[in-house]
Amino acid sequence: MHFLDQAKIYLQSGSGGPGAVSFRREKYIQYGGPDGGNGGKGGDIVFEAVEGLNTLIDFRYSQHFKAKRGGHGMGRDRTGAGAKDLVIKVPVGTQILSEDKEEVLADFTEAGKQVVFIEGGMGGRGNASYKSSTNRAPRQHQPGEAGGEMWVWLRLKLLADVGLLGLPNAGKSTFINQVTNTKAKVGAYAFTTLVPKLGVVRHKAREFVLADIPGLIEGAAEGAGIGDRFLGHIERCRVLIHLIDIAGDDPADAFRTVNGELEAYGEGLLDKPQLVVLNKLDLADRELGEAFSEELLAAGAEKVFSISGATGQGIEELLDAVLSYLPDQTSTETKAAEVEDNTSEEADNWSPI
Ligand SMILES: Nc1nc2c(ncn2[C@@H]2O[C@H](COP(=O)(O)OP(=O)(O)OP(=O)(O)O)[C@@H](O)[C@H]2O)c(=O)[nH]1
Ligand SMILES: [Mg+2]
Repeated sequence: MHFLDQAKIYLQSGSGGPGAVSFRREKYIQYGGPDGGNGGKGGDIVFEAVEGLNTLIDFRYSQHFKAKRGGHGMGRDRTGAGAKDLVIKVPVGTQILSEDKEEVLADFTEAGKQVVFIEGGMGGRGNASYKSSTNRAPRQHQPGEAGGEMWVWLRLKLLADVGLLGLPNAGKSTFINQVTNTKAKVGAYAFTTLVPKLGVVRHKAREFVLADIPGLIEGAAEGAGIGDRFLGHIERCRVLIHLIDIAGDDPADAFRTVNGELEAYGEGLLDKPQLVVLNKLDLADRELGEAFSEELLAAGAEKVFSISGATGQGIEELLDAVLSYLPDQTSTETKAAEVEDNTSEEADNWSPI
């Protein structure tokens, strides 16, 4: 599946149809009155959030959305046909932003939600509507009202229950592969993961959606590495799992770096429950693990879990803890079954716009 999490599109609602100028013409009636009908209403631009979409990629290929204009008014007092609304389907989790990205104009967190975003223009009045006691044969009529138009940005923030965090190479993708049936790319180099990936975890008859995001480095909140853009994807997670490489340079330092980025990014990321996890336990002996745990506790971690994403050691206990933070009926808007289908490799030709 190709992944794209922002797209700029042009929207235009339909203009109203023009009103008609017409007079009644029938046998034996010499001066029939005006009977030009009004124009029909132009189509609205409507957005609808749908399940089963996890990307905005379709909007890369199709960027202009114009609803049809209303029909002409007609003789014999017939109103022009109203144009059909143009319904644009977006993934759940999509926000619509103003062209300058300063303002959130609509936010779709629930499947099925529909918003009439730009109304179509009203139809123009036909000459029949101008008839009065002083003007029995009006020729006035109106053109239809113009539709509205604007450029907007669509931005997708994935809706996952749990987000995975950590420096590059901490083992996030290995972990998601171990606990879900996702096949995220794993590599012994930084930034193996370029786009977020979702997977469904099934544990003790419960289900939740886990998001793997690209590794964070110092300055990520300002755009370093692949930047702050992906931090947005964990804004809506209930719990964060923070993976730290036990064989990395300095676990406590790694912990502080990542949390520093969460703090710099803001949006409450630092306030979310965070499960701190020493990963790659298979590479270290027990004493080293314990020493690092102590350091992490001293650096502010509430509790430290130790696991090996590669062998699966310690994962049960971690998942138990995750469940304790989730509501009984995990109420994610991302439907588990839909995410599960999405196991194909990441797009190689993905590029930010
Ligand atoms: N021994 C051992 N190696 C691991 C473990 N987890 C991950 N690795 C290795 O660590 C390297 C990085 O793993 P990834 O899962 O790609 O790490 P990541 O955090 O997703 O990295 P980025 O996507 O670059 O941020 C790979 O070579 C993995 O094989 C583990 O539990 N034990
Ligand atoms: Mg990765």
